[in-house]
Amino acid sequence: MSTAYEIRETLLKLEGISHSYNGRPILKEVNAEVKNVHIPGREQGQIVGLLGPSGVGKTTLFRILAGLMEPTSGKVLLGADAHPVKRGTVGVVAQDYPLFTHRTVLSNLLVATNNDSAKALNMLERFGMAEHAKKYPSQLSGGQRQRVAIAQQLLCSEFLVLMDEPFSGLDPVAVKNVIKLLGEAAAVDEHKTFVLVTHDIEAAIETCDTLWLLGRDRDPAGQPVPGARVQRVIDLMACGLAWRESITSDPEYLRVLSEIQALFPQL
Ligand SMILES: Nc1ncnc2c1ncn2[C@@H]1O[C@H](COP(=O)(O)OP(=O)(O)OP(=O)(O)O)[C@@H](O)[C@H]1O
Repeated sequence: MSTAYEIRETLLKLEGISHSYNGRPILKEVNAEVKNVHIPGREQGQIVGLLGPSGVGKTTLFRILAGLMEPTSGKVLLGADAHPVKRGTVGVVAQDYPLFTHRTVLSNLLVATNNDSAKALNMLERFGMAEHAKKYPSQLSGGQRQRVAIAQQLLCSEFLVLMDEPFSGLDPVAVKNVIKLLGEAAAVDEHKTFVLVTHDIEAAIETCDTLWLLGRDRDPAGQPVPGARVQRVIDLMACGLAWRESITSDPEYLRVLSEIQALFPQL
């Protein structure tokens, strides 16, 4: 049975974002938005997957979303009051899960909460890491470090947590663990949105609620026109593929997967 949900206010809006490097257009009028999805009786943040071929401009858009780079034009707006994104207010989970090596797990989270130990301990509990609170990052497994890094960025971000290639270089079991972990992380707060940049279409369908396919327009001769935009939004909630485990044998999953695989060469 599919989960009933209600779509509420806008949490993240990409408004006409264009970016050029040395006059060369990379992004052209990127428009997209994420709305608060309310599921009665539970917290459910949104997970958006940003997919697109190599070199299309995903990292460029990621840096703009993080407030690390000003676009040539356009805006990233956060929250119901639509305030512009500011560097330092967005959580960024980099591929190597950087943590302060000379601080314990708990101390890494305290930095993110301005020393609010109740908040930090609560997050460690939620992420099943309370028993490791006194360890140093070098004493953790890769998966445990990733948990702490996500918890830390959730605590210090306002609305948005960005993740760069969370599935890359992992074996299939580890990919399944990350999918599960992201599901748990998104269930912490319905006002938090995760945006994942990934090349892994299958893991993205399993993890995300919405997919944004970034690609270029084509001229009449079928050649790509410089400057990518969101060509297609795939609503996995409406497809009945969100908030469920083991969807990979569902015919709808296979249909969406083959649709994206067919679209990809044209992006
Ligand atoms: N600082 C820069 N100066 C000039 N050009 C750049 C700069 N950064 C990226 N580019 C160019 O912009 C385009 C988009 O790069 P970007 O890294 O955003 O793509 P991507 O989709 O993340 O690629 P990949 O999937 O391979 O990581 C590429 O052609 C790249 O060469």
